[in-house]
Amino acid sequence: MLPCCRWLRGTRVGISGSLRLEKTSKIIKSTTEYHLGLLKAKLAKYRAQLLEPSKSPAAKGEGFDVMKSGDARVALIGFPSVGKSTFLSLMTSTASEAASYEFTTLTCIPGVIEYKGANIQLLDLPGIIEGAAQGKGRGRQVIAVARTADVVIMMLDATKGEVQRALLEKELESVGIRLNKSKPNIYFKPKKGGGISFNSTVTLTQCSEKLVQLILHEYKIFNAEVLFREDCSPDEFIDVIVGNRVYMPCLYVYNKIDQISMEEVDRLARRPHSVVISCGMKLNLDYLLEKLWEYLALTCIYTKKRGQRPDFTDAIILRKGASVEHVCHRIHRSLASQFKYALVWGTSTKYSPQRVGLTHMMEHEDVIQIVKK
Ligand SMILES: Nc1nc2c(ncn2[C@@H]2O[C@H](COP(=O)(O)OP(=O)(O)OP(=O)(O)O)[C@@H](O)[C@H]2O)c(=O)[nH]1
Ligand SMILES: [K+]
Ligand SMILES: [Mg+2]
Repeated sequence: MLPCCRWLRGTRVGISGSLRLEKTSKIIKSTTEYHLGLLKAKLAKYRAQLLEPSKSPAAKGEGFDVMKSGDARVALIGFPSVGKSTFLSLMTSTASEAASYEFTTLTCIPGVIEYKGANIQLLDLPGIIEGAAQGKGRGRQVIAVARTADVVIMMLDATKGEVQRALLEKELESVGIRLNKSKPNIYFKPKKGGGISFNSTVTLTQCSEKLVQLILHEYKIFNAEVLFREDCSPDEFIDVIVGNRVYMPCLYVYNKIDQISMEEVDRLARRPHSVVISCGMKLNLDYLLEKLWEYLALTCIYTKKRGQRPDFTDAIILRKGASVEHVCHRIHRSLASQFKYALVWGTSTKYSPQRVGLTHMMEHEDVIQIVKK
């Protein structure tokens, strides 16, 4: 038996009375934590199955395979009748039927928001309810679309209280979508042999070497290198092992503020990551767009011809982490193969201009001049 398992067994005996009293409370606490850690590892395993495509014909649905287009994708997630379709019809030239009854929308309806030279694909989706992740309603397909988005707008009915928000967060969490969180800073590498090497660069208050080992064993991992670079929880560690998590920015949008008191508007607007609007009265939609742009965090690149000033009227819009090669592809399909070098002005370079190659990473508002062979 592994020493840690023996240790666990020992503590269980301890609780039933054979260990000295003063140690008991401490042991109960750590036993609980270990069991909880293990339990969470098991749960995460079962939940992973939810992400696998279902074989039942009911789960197929229609209209959910919408082509990705434009510079970014935003998914509208919310309970029925919160105003998602009203919002899509307001912000884009696409009309999506809106009505006072629930489940008006039954498929995925794409529209395009044109903003600061970017085409942002906005997806109207059927309303989801508690149990969506397990396939209630069209929940499973809706959530599958949400995973492909760059930003989620969680639309909430301002008159309905906070419970909807917590329920939706839980649904998304349960299928591995992490809202407004960054990837845990843990280095994790499975190995062929050598056991588990565990290190941390910070003091850990939520995980210990033993717990990490137990969790890894639960996943049948017996050889790995683990380095905690921040004080992560067991759940965050499990996320790293499981690996298929998506870390997604989310804006909580409270609609229908025409129906609530000024005090309530004030309170909701001050919540983190939240924006209050009224689609009915077209209130605060400009501010929502500004926020959405911020959350999308797109990179705008300006091009410049030799001996000319940069063209600031027509930006090339790319996702974060784009390289010179991405810029080339955007200008012309064959440009990368004719590429000799590029001159870049901006925050991505040490000097301005700096001569760079195809792999150079671009930053927001850089200017680029491409020199062909
Ligand atoms: N008072 C008020 N009503 C609104 C507002 N926005 C939308 N509505 C109304 O809310 C109802 C539902 O709107 P929809 O756009 O159909 O809502 P949905 O979220 O798309 O609903 P499902 O497709 O059924 O999930 C409609 O009767 C809208 O007119 C708003 O800002 N204020
Ligand atoms: K509706
Ligand atoms: Mg709708």
